[in-house]
Amino acid sequence: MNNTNGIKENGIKKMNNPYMPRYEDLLSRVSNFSIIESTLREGEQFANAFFDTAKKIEIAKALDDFGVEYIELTSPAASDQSRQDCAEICKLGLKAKILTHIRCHMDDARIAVETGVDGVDVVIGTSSYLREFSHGKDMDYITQKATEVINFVKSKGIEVRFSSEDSFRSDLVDLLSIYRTVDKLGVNRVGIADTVGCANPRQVYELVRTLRGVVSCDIECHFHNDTGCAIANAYAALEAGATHIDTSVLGIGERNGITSLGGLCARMYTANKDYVKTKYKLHMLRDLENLVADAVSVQVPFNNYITGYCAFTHKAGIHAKAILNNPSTYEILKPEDFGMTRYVSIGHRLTGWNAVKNRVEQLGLSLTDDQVKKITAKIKELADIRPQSMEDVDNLLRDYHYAVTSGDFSQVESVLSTN
Ligand SMILES: CC(=O)SCCNC(=O)CCNC(=O)[C@H](O)C(C)(C)COP(=O)(O)OP(=O)(O)OC[C@H]1O[C@@H](n2cnc3c(N)ncnc32)[C@H](O)[C@@H]1OP(=O)(O)O
Ligand SMILES: O=C(O)CCC(=O)C(=O)O
Ligand SMILES: [Mg+2]
Repeated sequence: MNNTNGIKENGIKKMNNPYMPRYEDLLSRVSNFSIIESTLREGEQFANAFFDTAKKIEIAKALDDFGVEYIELTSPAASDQSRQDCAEICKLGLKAKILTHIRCHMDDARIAVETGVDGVDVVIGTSSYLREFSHGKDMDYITQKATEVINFVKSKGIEVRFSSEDSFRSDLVDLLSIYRTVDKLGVNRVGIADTVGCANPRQVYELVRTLRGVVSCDIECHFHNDTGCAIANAYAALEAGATHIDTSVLGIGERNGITSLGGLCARMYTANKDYVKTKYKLHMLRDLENLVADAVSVQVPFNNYITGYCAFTHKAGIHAKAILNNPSTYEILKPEDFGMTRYVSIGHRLTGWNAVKNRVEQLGLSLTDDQVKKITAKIKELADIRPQSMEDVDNLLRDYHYAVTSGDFSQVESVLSTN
């Protein structure tokens, strides 16, 4: 809804560009999507990942509790334990649908359908790279094999998705032709995969939009993050009409991974806060990320979306003043919606008197604005030498307050003097 100065509810100004679809149409497209959470498939392809059965179950339950619609598991053809784990997770009775991910091969399909999964994600490379250097098959063979595998999985009464690996380096005619064929066979979804992370949001929009005009089934998208576009590409895909996005916790996967669950939540929350808050238990994100970070022996990155240790820390004086007046001035995500807290940092030389005044009030001290300005100058002077901890600043504020209330001018001078 527009308010009087044309700013939308979330504060983002919407401009109507005659060459772009209407903002309302794009918003309605991004307001109906499902997450295919692949920490237990793509995430297992992360260099550090080894999940034993108990850890897989713990992660699957946490993802289910968080509210993802699908959980994708490693191919049961990978190893005997992978197959057993898959069957075990299927028996948990989770709300999320359980999928497994296989090559476009009858051997894998036969094993997959016996595990008890709700659906099978079938993939085969269609780019010349993969056709030449991976499986070595041409499009006729791929079409014939895909038909056989899809018909077989469908005959078991479970979901089936067909995806082309390396879609953005594949021939468009080949792609549309195979997708049209599998759509007619009755797949639940077709998938587009940016396997090498080469695509940009404009290319994604164009490909998904074209595909949307060709198939009537759902469209799933999978984006690698080699060039930093995984979240933006996921968003562009949804704007273009995709319905399902693959994620993993912290974005773990092959190489530097894929669209992260937290990053996608941040992006989608910004587009449609109420929808995302209703669908997912956002306050669980931090525990979920810590669980996975611990399992794969990494730290949550300092600049992680939402849960990075400084994601809601405000430092510069200009920011701090405005944040204290109205957090939305410099925050597009509300920390409390994610179980996080805001922090205003003041022990440094970029601080300002408004932020210091706020701390003075928090400490229950009483100083005039003029006095706060003087002690702010002192903080800056000290912080020019080294950053000040909160404890350093609090001690200084208390000493100064004590001095000014004592009425002893020399004591005040001593606190403010340069040592
Ligand atoms: C982009 C992605 O992330 S796709 C998902 C990746 N996931 C996995 O690889 C799951 C884990 N993988 C594994 O455990 C093993 O690779 C297995 C069990 C799948 C296959 O193992 P192996 O039989 O030893 O084959 P290997 O891994 O050396 O090579 C892959 C084989 O699959 C073929 N292949 C590759 N992709 C596909 C595909 N999408 N559909 C059908 N066949 C394929 C290759 O041609 C090769 O066949 P070959 O044995 O005739 O040479
Ligand atoms: O099955 C898919 O859609 C994606 C497979 C994959 O992990 C990739 O292509 O990077
Ligand atoms: Mg991948």
